[in-house]
Amino acid sequence: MKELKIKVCGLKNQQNINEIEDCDLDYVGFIFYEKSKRFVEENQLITTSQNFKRVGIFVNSSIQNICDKVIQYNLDVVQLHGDESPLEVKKIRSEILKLSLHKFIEIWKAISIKKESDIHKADAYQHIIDKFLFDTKGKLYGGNGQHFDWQILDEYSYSPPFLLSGGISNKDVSAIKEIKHPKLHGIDINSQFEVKPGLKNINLIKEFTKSIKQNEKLTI
Ligand SMILES: O=C(O)c1ccccc1N[C@@H]1O[C@H](COP(=O)(O)O)[C@@H](O)[C@H]1O
Repeated sequence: MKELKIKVCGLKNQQNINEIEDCDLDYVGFIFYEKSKRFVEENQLITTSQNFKRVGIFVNSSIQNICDKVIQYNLDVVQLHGDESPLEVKKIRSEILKLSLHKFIEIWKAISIKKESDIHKADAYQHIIDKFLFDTKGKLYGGNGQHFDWQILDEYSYSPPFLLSGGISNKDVSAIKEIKHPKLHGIDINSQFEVKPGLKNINLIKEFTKSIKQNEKLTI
């Protein structure tokens, strides 16, 4: 079984970002959506360790804003968490490619899940994105703090790998380990690891990464 990647989403405070440096993480996510409580203010300087891939989260944003943030924050991944159509996703990809950066920028599409058929919304994006992120459909575009029925993941049969998100906490570790889907790439954590929106509880994150990753290393 390959090692599950872990992404912490919604960081916005540099001191808090410095504190997560020694957590066993793979991705850190910054939210560029003004209506989020975790919104990264304009021109906020954010530095992270080279070990983490940097993910920018966008909700129905302009292509210009996405390209600006890719450059300004040296993003590795663009996560589209709104109602972006396949056509818009293609345009975003093409404009990012025009930036001629020295690295490939992945595009992830978030899909909101409530019922079984929602997983098939992935169909229209499967050939134009690099990964999916399955989140719970709720009142907000993201950060609702709720699970969906993970059995729905059994219906996923497309080729891109996916991340699982939506209200995940330390209580979910054993249930996560029960998921045997070959396309499960990683776990995205957010509101259940916070002191307040945008401020992460480092000890809770360490507990999570340790329990997800250490046991895996022992079983390889
Ligand atoms: O967290 C937010 O405020 C947010 C706002 C708009 C789009 C995405 C957002 N966060 C994403 O939502 C998932 C699930 O969060 P939670 O665990 O339910 O709190 C999170 O991992 C982010 O990718």
